[in-house]
Amino acid sequence: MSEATSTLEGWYALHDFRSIDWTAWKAADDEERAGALEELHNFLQEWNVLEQNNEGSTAVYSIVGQKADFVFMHLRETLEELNALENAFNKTDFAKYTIKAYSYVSVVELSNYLGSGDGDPKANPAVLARLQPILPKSKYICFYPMNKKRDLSDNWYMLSMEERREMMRSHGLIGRSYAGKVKQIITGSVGLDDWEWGVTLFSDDALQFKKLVYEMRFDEVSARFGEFGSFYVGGLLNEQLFEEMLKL
Ligand code: VOV
Repeated sequence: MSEATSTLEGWYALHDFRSIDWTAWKAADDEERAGALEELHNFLQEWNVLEQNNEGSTAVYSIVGQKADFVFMHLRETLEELNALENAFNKTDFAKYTIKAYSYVSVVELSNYLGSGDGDPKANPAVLARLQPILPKSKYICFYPMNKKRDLSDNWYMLSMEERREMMRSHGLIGRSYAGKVKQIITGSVGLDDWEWGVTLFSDDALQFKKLVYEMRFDEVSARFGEFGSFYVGGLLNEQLFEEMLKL
């Protein structure tokens, strides 16, 4: 048996993709729409306060294309908190005008491929900041789930630790060349959702997603072992932009 990679886990993640039910939104009267917007406003405020207190983080983005209209990406300490917040949101009047499009449950993950240093890694503030990250509020987001292959000839999980480490080193080098341009948050989802990882990228230039993902396609770990799900891409929504999007 190959040696399993040890991982560190941080905050749990819920990517909650929704579409707007435009027919219902347009059929509502002004008072109903104002009430729904007020509830949305209250939730956005609550999530802001929570983030300021370092108890979690939320990012809100519109989604381009027909897969969804927007996404709430939530990070919280526990699965229970994520569950409670989605239930609370589902009970709002605003949620009545949304249709669930897709969701993804995972947990922020760091692996020890490139060394984990001495002592308790969670006592290291830099490691803790990566495990419990405040989500960037970059202009654009890109999310997709992925697996590493388990085919007979290309089985990531049958490779030795050394072989995997070597490939991850090359992966990390490509990634590092995008420092300052793309920020990645890797969330593990083995046993939690349908794929093995969620990849969430943030950038102020959407073209950098294409450049980075394309370059990685030629790197062995992605070229040989990567399997990818659907891509979701969109732009940052603050309260004002959200209201503009909903304006009739
Ligand atoms: C923005 C750039 C960027 C950078 C700097 C970066 C670096 C690193 C490092 C140093 C490490 C290993 C240690 C750790 O930190 O966990 C990883 C780990 C990982 N990555 Fe990565 N990655 C990036 C970006 C980046 C992208 C764009 C993708 C998607 C791949 C693609 O082809 O579409 C990805 C995937 C992953 C995954 C699935 C893992 C976990 C693999 C496992 O088997 O456990 N990643 N990644």
